Amino acid sequence: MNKGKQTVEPRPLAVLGRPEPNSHSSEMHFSSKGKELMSPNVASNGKGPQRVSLSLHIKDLGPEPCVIPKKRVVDTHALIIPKEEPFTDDMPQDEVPIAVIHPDPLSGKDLAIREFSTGKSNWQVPPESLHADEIVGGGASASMSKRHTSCELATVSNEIPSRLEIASSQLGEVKISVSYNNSALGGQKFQLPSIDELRELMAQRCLRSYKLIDPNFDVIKILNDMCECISELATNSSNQSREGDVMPALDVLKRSPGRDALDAESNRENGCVLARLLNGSFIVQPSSNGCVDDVGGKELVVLPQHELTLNELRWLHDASDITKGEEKVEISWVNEINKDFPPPFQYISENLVFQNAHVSFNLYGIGDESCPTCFGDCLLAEQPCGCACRAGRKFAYSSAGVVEEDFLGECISMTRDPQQQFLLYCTECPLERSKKDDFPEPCKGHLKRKVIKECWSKCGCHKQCGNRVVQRGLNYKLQVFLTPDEKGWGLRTLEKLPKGAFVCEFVGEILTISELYARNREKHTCPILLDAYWGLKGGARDEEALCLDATCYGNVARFINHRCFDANLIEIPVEVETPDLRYYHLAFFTTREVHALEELTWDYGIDFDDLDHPVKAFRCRCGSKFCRNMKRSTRSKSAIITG
Ligand SMILES: C[S@@+](CC[C@H](N)C(=O)[O-])C[C@H]1O[C@@H](n2cnc3c(N)ncnc32)[C@H](O)[C@@H]1O
Repeated sequence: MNKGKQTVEPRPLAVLGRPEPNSHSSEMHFSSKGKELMSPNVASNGKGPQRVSLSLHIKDLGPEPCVIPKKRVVDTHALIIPKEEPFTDDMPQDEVPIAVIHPDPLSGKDLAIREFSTGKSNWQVPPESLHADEIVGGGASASMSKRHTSCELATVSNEIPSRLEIASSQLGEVKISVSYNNSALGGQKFQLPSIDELRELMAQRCLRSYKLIDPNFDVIKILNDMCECISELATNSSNQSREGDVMPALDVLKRSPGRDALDAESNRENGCVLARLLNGSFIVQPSSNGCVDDVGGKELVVLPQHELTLNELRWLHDASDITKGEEKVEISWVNEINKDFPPPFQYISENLVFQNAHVSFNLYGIGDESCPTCFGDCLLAEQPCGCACRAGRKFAYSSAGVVEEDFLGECISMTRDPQQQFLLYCTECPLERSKKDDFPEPCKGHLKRKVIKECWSKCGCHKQCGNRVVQRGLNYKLQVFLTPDEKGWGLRTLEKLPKGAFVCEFVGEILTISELYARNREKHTCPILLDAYWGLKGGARDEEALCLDATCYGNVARFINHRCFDANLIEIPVEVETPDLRYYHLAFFTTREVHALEELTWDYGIDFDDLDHPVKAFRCRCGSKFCRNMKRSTRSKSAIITG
């Protein structure tokens, strides 16, 4: 027992402080299968250096299987069942402290472990490196594995105002106790608060610090979670759970009612609610006004109780914004159908060179003579600026920020109308060369395209110039969702989009075609060719024949599904920083007005019947009456190679 500490008779916590007549503070109970809650403890109210201790004592009922209680915490207000024996810091002989945490009075953030309670010589000293956050993560078990090593006595400094002790016994008891050092607290009269007061203050702190806005948020749930984590870590099940691809450090993030409630509500704060449907599926639902109050009678709780993979944890974490802040707008994801998570990939908002692609952004490339004509908003000038001149002496964008009707019409008909389609042929096609290096087959042709040339850093105009649309990034509220018609995940808009609106560009890794083929041999890819110039220049050297692969690194466009012929998006090459079309941006614009919640689609230009084509066709479920699935198409335009 720590010196200088006096104990007082234990009382139910509820009678401490100032209980209110109708307050629900008389008892609190941790619902915990296989665990029985034991006594609260109140220690010391003496003079001089003294400590007051509140303890939560959880007793494991003997050798019951190590079942982690998964049921939700009942909203009862009983914290602890008083035990007959007073609980003091005098631990039984076989009890071992896991750790003692002293809140850092300065930072209030990281709780460094400075000292371990060693009131009895049988208390083991955990490793010094153990960090507070490890107590509920992998570190706790690390310390526990050393529980039968050395013993050490330590005195508790009078400077430390409070400390948290977590200890376990070989019998499976886990004891959490909070002690206060009255002298370090300034010697003020120490009067224990009521449970309701404590809950309220803690809730306020959590709401402030962690930005939780769940009206049902309850500190007791968090404590209960912590107890569950400790028992989980202290049993074999915790070891198993750290195997596989569950991230050990995030073990505590495994599904639990408290955690789920937190997730749900932090998502709510971001305009999303994580809710479980009655059929066991879940939904991350954004609201049109950024705040969801009604989730349609769906239960606001948990995901499946299985161990979450790293990918699943990430998706849960980024449920309200899969871009992780990379874009100007947040993009949520939703699954209203089953429990699946989207596939793993790293979100990037700009193309990145994988390895060999020759892509150099240089100021030299864009001629000086054209730039002086760009200033302010080029669209307002009487004469088209030099950039517009490079692309047909007309601006592609209207002052409303959408693609001009004529320009868009031409792009659409060049893509869709066989009469308007114009194929350019390479003398030596990089595609064919990658297929058969020795005797490549003749080029099958690449669709001629209209190109948009945007103003850029070398131009004198404003970033908000009307001829800079794609480079300013996403504007509309989009959402990734699991499609109901077996196309996998798709992308939809949450708001009405005007015709000709820029939706997003296709972002991924910039690969050479031979890198793509090498990659294709190992895994399925999700690429699109940047072949707009290949036929124009007779061919392209390998390091110049490029494509974008969004399989591992990509943006929202990787979720856009294919629709034959009448898709609501069209892809248009956009030149920003490179003037020679070897590398360009591929941007998606709406072909018509698109309603809120409509799925966004584009025509991959896939030839479902060309067995020789690198495109791995899928069974098309686009639903278009023009679906050309399994019908021979002679077109060969930039194609997505599918997984
Ligand atoms: C670029 S990804 C689109 C996102 C994909 N649905 C997902 O779940 O990640 C292309 C893949 O989506 C599926 N897909 C796209 N359009 C489809 C369609 N019209 N019918 C069936 N599957 C489609 C195919 O499996 C294709 O290989």
